[in-house]
Amino acid sequence: MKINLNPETDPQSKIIVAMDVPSAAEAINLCDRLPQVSFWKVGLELFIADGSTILRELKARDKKIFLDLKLHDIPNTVASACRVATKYGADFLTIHASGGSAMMQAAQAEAQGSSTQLLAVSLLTSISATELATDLKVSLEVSEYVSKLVLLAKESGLTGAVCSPHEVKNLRSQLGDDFCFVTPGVRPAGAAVGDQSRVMTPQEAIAAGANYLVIGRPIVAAPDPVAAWEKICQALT
Ligand SMILES: O=C(O)c1cc(=O)[nH]c(=O)n1[C@@H]1O[C@H](COP(=O)(O)O)[C@@H](O)[C@H]1O
Repeated sequence: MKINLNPETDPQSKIIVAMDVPSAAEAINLCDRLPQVSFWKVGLELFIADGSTILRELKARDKKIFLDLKLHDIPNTVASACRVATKYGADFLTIHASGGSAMMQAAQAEAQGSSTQLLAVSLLTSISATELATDLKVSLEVSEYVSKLVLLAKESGLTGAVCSPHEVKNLRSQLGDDFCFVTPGVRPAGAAVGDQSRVMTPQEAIAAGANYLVIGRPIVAAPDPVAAWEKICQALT
C-alpha cells in the first residue's frame, strides 16, 4: 500500500482514462492512439475479456494502472481476491465500502506491503438522491451517506476513496490532504451525461480537491479521442 496523492502539477497527470472497451486489441489501439495518457483504468468488461493481456501491455508501456474490480463479497473472499489482484502491480484497486469494515480491513491487510493502493468506492456516481431514497431506502442525504462510507474506509485502514466531485470538498476538509480522492462523474461542459447522475466539469472537480479524475466516454467514445483529450487538458491549464 502506498499513498498516491499525485503531487505532480501537470494537469494531464490527474486524468485517468477509463478503457471501457471489450477487448485487449481495442484497448491497445486506444492506448497507442493516446500516448500522452499516463494513467489508464481497466474495468470489469475489459478485465473479464482479456485482463492479464492488457495489464501486461500497459506495464510494458510504463503506464500507471487503475484496476477497477469493485470487489464486494464476504471478507475472506475479497481478501483472497486482493491477494491475487495485487500481483498485477496496479497502482489502484477498488473495493466497495458498503462491504463493511471487516471486509475492508481484510482487503487492506492483503494490499499492505504491495505496490497497490486500495480505493473504497462509496456511492456510485450513477445513483441520484432520489434513487438513494426510493430504491436503496437510505434516509441520509447523499453527502452524509458518502461521508459515512468514506470515514468507515479510513477507519478500516484505507487511504483513498472514489466518490463524485460533489462530495470531495466537504470530505477534503474532514480528512485533510493525506487522503486520496478519485472522482468519476466528470463531464466537460456540453458533454452527454449518459447514465451518470452526480457530475461536474474537470475544472470544477479539480477545484473541489480531487487528486485524480476518471473520464471514459467523453474521450473514448468521442469521434476524435485525441481532440477530446486535448480539449480537456487545455481546459485544465
Ligand atoms: O470506480 C469507478 O471508477 C467508478 C465509480 C463510480 O462511482 N462511478 C463510475 O462511473 N466509475 C467508473 O468510472 C468510469 C466513468 O466512465 P464515463 O461515465 O464514461 O466517464 C466508468 O468506467 C465507471 O465504471
